[in-house]
Amino acid sequence: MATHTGGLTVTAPEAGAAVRIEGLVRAFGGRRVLDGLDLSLRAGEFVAMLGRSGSGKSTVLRALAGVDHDAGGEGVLSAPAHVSVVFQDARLLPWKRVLANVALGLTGADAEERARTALAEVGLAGREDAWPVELSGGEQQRVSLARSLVREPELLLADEPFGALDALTRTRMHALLARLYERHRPAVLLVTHDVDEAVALADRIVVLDGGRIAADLAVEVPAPRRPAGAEYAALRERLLARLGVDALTGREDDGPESRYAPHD
Ligand SMILES: Nc1ncnc2c1ncn2[C@@H]1O[C@H](COP(=O)(O)OP(=O)(O)OP(=O)(O)O)[C@@H](O)[C@H]1O
Repeated sequence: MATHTGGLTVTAPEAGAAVRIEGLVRAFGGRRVLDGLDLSLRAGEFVAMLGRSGSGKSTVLRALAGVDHDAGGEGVLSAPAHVSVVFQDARLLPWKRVLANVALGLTGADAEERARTALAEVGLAGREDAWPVELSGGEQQRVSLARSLVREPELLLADEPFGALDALTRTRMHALLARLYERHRPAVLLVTHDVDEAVALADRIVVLDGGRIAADLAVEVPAPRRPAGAEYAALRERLLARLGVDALTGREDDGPESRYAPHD
């Protein structure tokens, strides 16, 4: 990571840790979207981040990906050297075949073999020579996951990776991500709007509001975490309440914008 504004200390994480953020500040046009944010992830921990639209979730991911050099503050920002990012759209290069997309930038004599293995892991063996345009949205997202995981990241940042998929495909992708996570064990920070997706996949769920982590809850719902049972319902209700959404009506309260303290 290169220069950051202010007195932010950018370091590598300590042993056993994947992410350490303390006092992170990010302002746009004088408005502090992140206002002294603290967040830590242990190595191999799966954390989902919920928060309303505009609360700054993608801004946190950009700071961790090392692409936002204007993130600042007086605290600490630690992320591992090997970080992969998956977005809502697969962002494949349309002029390269599927295998070449996964192998892109890999070095070593076994690069192509590793890319093939990764494609097989996401259920796309046999589609190596297809063009991205020939794949469905879900398949493209599988390629995107393969491209991320073949790099064996210590941290996987996922920004609503399944948000554009239909419900059935999304459920299948949850199972796939859970399997890949078990096998590769990166730390994962998954941004989602979907409370059920967060509960299904994560060990811990944090809620971003007012520029900080407003709630930090361990998921202690027994597997398989289907939307049934008292523990599931209780956790879901707590999360929706933190998001300012009425669990029964789906109605939102006045919104976090009204709770932002203006900063100059
Ligand atoms: N480059 C930028 N310039 C100006 N404002 C920005 C920029 N990037 C983000 N913002 C603002 O910061 C706020 C947080 O944006 P961010 O994309 O992090 O929110 P989010 O929680 O990921 O939202 P969503 O859930 O809708 O994707 C928004 O109000 C957004 O308009």
